[in-house]
Amino acid sequence: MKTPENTFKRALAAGRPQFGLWLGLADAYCAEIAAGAGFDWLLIDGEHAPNDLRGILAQLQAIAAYPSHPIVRPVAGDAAIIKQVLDLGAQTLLVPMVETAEQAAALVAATRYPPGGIRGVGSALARASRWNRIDGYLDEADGEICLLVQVESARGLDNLDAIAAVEGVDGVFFGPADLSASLGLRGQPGHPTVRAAIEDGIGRTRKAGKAAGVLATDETLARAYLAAGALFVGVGVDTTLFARAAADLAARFRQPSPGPTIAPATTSTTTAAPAPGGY
Ligand SMILES: O=C(O)C(=O)C[C@H](O)[C@@H](O)CO
Repeated sequence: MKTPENTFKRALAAGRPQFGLWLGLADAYCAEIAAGAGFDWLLIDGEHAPNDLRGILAQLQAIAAYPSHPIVRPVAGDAAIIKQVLDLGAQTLLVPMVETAEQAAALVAATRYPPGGIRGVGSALARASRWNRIDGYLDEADGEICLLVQVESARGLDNLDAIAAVEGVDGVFFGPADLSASLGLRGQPGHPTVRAAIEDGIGRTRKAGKAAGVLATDETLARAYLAAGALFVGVGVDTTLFARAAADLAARFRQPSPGPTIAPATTSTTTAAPAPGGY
């Protein structure tokens, strides 16, 4: 058995755009449904969704049978948490709230085995090595790790060039919700000022030779970021997709209240704007 190839890492290195879906339902059954939808990647969110290690493991196992590449977002860039998530078998990480090159360098070290890094060795217990069934896992693992860091604050933008230059950082993701809040535009991730900052960040990241990523649930905005050079773009979130579709369906059958007639829900064919309050 060989170390699985990180096809997502290779696609980014080849400059091939990759479209993804954010998974916040925190359920392997839902993750497998999403895995059959045709996305290049699926983001298992351990920062804002109720995902624990067992839940992340179950979703990795459910997705493994499909071409979609799983990306895991740990709650923070903590070396011990990263060790656990990598041992589960995640090969691509999206680490939130990165603001300095020093932080980024520490994250690289956390994803690498000694002597290049500090990742603890426990392959006999790790799904990542298939419990040592993979010959040479300890020598091959580092090369198949894809580290994506999130720049989502004014301070992170100030330090972006130094962050992107860190050896071992494969890509920079711009988090519109947190970045907008940091820029004094909380709840306005699609604000022109936020969009301009992200587009500038995408250009600087690509200039540094790294992949740029973003989340945009509005199709027009997602395509604008692609045109600006983004390579990994989240185009939807499972929770809001489900919440909105369920509410729209209910509205179509809900009996009108005795008050003024409610306008029938429109089944718009265009992409709905992000949910109120951003995403
Ligand atoms: O700041 C952001 O935007 C992100 O990092 C994505 C968000 O955490 C999340 O709202 C995705 O739905």
